[in-house]
Amino acid sequence: MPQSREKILVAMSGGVDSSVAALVLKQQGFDIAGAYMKNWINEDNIVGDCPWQQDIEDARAVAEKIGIEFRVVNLMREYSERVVAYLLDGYKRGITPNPDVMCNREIKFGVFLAWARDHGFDAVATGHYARRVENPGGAFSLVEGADKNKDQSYFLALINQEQLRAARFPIGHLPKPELRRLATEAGLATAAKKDSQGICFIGEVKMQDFLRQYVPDEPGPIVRATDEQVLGRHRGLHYYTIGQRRGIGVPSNADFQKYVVVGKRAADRALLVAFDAPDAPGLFTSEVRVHSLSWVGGPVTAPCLIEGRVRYRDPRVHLEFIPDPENTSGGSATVRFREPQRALASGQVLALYDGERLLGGGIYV
Ligand SMILES: Nc1ncnc2c1ncn2[C@@H]1O[C@H](COP(=O)(O)OP(=O)(O)OP(=O)(O)O)[C@@H](O)[C@H]1O
Repeated sequence: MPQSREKILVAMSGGVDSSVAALVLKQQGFDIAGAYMKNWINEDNIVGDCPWQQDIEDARAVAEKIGIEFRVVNLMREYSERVVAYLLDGYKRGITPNPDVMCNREIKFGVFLAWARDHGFDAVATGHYARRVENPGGAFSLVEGADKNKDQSYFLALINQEQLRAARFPIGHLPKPELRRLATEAGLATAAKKDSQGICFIGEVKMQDFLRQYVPDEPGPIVRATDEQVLGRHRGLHYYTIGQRRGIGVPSNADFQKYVVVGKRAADRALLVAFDAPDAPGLFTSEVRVHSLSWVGGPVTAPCLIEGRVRYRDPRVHLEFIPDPENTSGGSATVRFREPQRALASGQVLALYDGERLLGGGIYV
């Protein structure tokens, strides 16, 4: 029997994962309701297709089928202040922000959780592939999802202990095919819906189309990093990220070697490119600085050998973590990778692990 009918609000996106999250909790006997967060709508003439109306209908249909109450919670203002502003500010500064990670910290387990508490709920559940495990001392660990192909612990890298305490991940132990089977058996409208892609508020809108509307073009030269030869012009550094190969706009050479972005130079707004090879200057790094460190449990305060995931879907890699003195939450560290890592973009997130257990994360300088 669940602890005295704990009240849980399920964040229902209209996708199959959060639909099954609600189904599982209901079957386990919890007192639950579902809520769709309205973060963004097409009012600002964002180009592209925003499927949010369909998503709300799908989430509502699933809630009805399961027999739970369903609400739409309007968080557009908070989202705009905490995620969109961060996103646009980052791109304007030439870095590559990570709105999905920020959305989890600031919105789902930030304002949405606060809304849930104000309305009498004890916890918020999502359809993330991650597991929450209680330790003997009463603190909680965040562990990778059982389906390694789907694991989303990376996106939770900036969650703290208090947020984790109030979080539930009811599908974290399920393999995706099993989850789809449960959805089909229960006759949920979302059982065969394809997995969503991209950033939670932009929907299907491409990042470039989005940026075009909000960040003014600032053209500059495209420069070959190896010999400073100017190869062409670009419309703005914010359209590019280190490691990018597609859409650079300069043709390959006669040997069909492709160019890759290896850096950005603020002084003359140069986009630095090189042929995509392990020795391309600036493409691979074995040492990086991270800031704004955040810890799920206690902070790592002494140099140690741990693991990290340098981007979503990459395997964990071995690294030496060397915290600055007096390192606590918000601190900085130097990270030395055992093997050089490709294309680490300023503003992106390094998730830190002890095996499957997420320790926390930091942001590349
Ligand atoms: N607009 C939203 N309203 C309510 N919950 C949301 C919303 N967007 C995302 N979530 C929650 O965050 C979780 C992870 O979001 P993500 O966008 O990665 O979706 P997903 O992994 O494709 O899951 P789903 O199949 O449930 O959409 C979702 O499972 C859901 O619980």
